[in-house]
Amino acid sequence: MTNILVTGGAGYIGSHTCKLLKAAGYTPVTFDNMVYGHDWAVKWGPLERGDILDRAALDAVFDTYAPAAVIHFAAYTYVGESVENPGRYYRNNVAGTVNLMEAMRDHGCRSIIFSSTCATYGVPERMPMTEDLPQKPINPYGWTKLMIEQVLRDFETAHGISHMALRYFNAAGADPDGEIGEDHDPETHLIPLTVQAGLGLRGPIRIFGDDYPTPDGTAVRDYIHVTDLADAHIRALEVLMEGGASRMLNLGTGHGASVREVVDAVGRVLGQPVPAEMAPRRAGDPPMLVADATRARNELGWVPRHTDIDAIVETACRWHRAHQLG
Ligand SMILES: NC(=O)c1ccc[n+]([C@@H]2O[C@H](COP(=O)([O-])OP(=O)(O)OC[C@H]3O[C@@H](n4cnc5c(N)ncnc54)[C@H](O)[C@@H]3O)[C@@H](O)[C@H]2O)c1
Ligand SMILES: O=c1ccn([C@@H]2O[C@H](COP(=O)(O)OP(=O)(O)O[C@H]3O[C@H](CO)[C@H](O)[C@H](O)[C@H]3O)[C@@H](O)[C@H]2O)c(=O)[nH]1
Repeated sequence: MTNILVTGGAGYIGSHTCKLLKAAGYTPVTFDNMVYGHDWAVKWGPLERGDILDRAALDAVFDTYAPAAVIHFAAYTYVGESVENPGRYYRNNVAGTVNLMEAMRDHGCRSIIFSSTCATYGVPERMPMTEDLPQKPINPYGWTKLMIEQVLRDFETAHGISHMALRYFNAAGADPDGEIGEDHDPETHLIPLTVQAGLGLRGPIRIFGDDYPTPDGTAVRDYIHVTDLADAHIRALEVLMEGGASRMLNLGTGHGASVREVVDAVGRVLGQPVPAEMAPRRAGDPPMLVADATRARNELGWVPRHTDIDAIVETACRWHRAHQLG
């Protein structure tokens, strides 16, 4: 079977992608420093503990597995922390990726799928958001991802490594079979925090701001199911490995849900209202981020299947019930 190197494969989106890689006939080789990853999430291929900043560890994994391509999830992802400690983010995300790409160059690996983000756009000028909007990040986390997009272009020019930079909107939900799910520590994301509040695992969910210029005053995001994201990665991988051109693609549903709508959806799924309280805006949060993912649909033949917020939230609730109460 063809080996695919999955950096960050023990994390949330990486582990869901490993499951689909295996189902598609590949062997996902997870390379993760386990700072935020989980052993239990690595079920569909070998786990190699290592850091993308460690060139010798990368060389060893390329020598052992000769991967046909790399799917690169490994990164630090806390926006707030990136403002307070930017060095940790530029070193890990940017320098780590340069290290990884030099290892790819030296081992003849010519395809990479990269986790980019809607955070590279900053506060967008238009909605829904197409790929050609100006990219003006408003925090160091977003800057690291934008810099990496440039690194990808330069490595293609110099070394012929082709890429797909997938700009995810808000990853959400859990494996519909309940085998894996989202378990960040600390958790900052709205859906898991709301589910935990609804299950009595923490206090009321704090709604950050109700004075945004949106229909109900709370911020709007495009929640894309993690299995739909994983599916896009398999498609992007196959397009690249068949010689397709490098691309930067948005991945979202094209539908926005407000914070209040998410809290209400969790209440409906759990069968009781979630305790919630108002709180000030969180610094650096744009009012609205909704994808125009037409390009991904056309280029990858990708159609997100979980578009209803209740259906997305249901998979998350099921996972948290089983994983955190069970
Ligand atoms: N979750 C989202 O909504 C979202 C949105 C846009 C983009 N992204 C991007 O998608 C990717 C995956 O996000 P996630 O939510 O699954 O995060 P995650 O923290 O669950 O997974 C990241 C994994 O990378 C590993 N890692 C970090 N630094 C590493 C290093 N130096 N060497 C080896 N392993 C390392 C961590 O241990 C972790 O297992 C990230 O690159 C993130 O920036 C996520
Ligand atoms: O306790 C909470 C947590 C979040 N929110 C709100 O819920 C929305 C979604 O917040 P998340 O933290 O779940 O997600 P973000 O939109 O901030 O972040 C996501 O998208 C970013 C791009 O903007 C990055 O890519 C990041 O990695 C990814 O998690 C925001 O309006 C936020 O203010 C609350 O009201 N209360």
